[in-house]
Amino acid sequence: MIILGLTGSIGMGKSTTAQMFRDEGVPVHDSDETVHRLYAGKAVPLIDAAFPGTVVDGVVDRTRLAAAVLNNPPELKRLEAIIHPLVRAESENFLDTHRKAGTPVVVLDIPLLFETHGEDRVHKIVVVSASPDIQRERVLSRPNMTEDKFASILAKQLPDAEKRRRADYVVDTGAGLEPARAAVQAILKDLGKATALGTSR
Ligand SMILES: CC(C)(COP(=O)(O)OP(=O)(O)OC[C@H]1O[C@@H](n2cnc3c(N)ncnc32)[C@H](O)[C@@H]1O)[C@@H](O)C(=O)NCCC(=O)NCCS
Ligand SMILES: Nc1ncnc2c1ncn2[C@@H]1O[C@H](COP(=O)(O)OP(=O)(O)OP(=O)(O)O)[C@@H](O)[C@H]1O
Repeated sequence: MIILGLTGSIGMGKSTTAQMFRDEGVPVHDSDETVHRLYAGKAVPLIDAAFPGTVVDGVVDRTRLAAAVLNNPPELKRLEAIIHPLVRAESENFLDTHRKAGTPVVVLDIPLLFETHGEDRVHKIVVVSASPDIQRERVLSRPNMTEDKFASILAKQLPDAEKRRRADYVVDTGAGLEPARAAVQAILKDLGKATALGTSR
């Protein structure tokens, strides 16, 4: 089974590109979505104990949690130490299920793939990218997003240029949906060739 790591900085188009892999029949495990699910389930008592006041009506309030951690590196580290192992365990389950099912290619959508040294968990890395202007416009148009929050998240991420340098494939999401879809299809075609040559681990 070929494990593709899909990553990219905030607002670069990971979720949109992940959906394009799904459209091609490739199962995707989404780390952000897993975090959000954990915040309504398994992680609630842990977050409630570690960050009092961030759980509202039995669910983690992400705006409150962001306010507690985003400008406070030790607090963010503490949060990551709780959340990342839970996300990791869920993604390992996903991989086991697909190995057993004989699925040929899967995608792990991991925003912090490089930052958490996840390179060794995947065979090939796809980086989604767009110009800084497009990224900024996309991110600032989201509800609950501010200049400060954007700057704070960006500062915690490996720069886009470095991500591109380390990528096996880059999907440019700045030119529209169809070119990005064509790039996804080209990657899968290329991987098909790699498998035929026996180069997958
Ligand atoms: C800080 C939180 C509460 C903000 O929630 P919010 O709903 O506003 O944003 P969301 O979760 O959709 O994340 C949006 C984007 O922010 C970036 N981001 C999120 N967490 C981090 C982080 N720890 N370091 C750097 N960038 C991050 C990613 O690009 C992500 O795609 C939330 O992101 C969180 O709990 N982060 C800690 C867990 C984590 O590290 N998640 C990242 C992937 S496992
Ligand atoms: N190929 C594309 N062409 C045009 N617009 C795109 C493309 N890819 C993504 N977008 C747009 O960019 C915005 C951000 O995309 P998306 O939510 O997929 O980013 P993301 O990388 O998952 O973000 P985050 O890291 O913050 O979770 C969305 O409004 C989406 O419609």
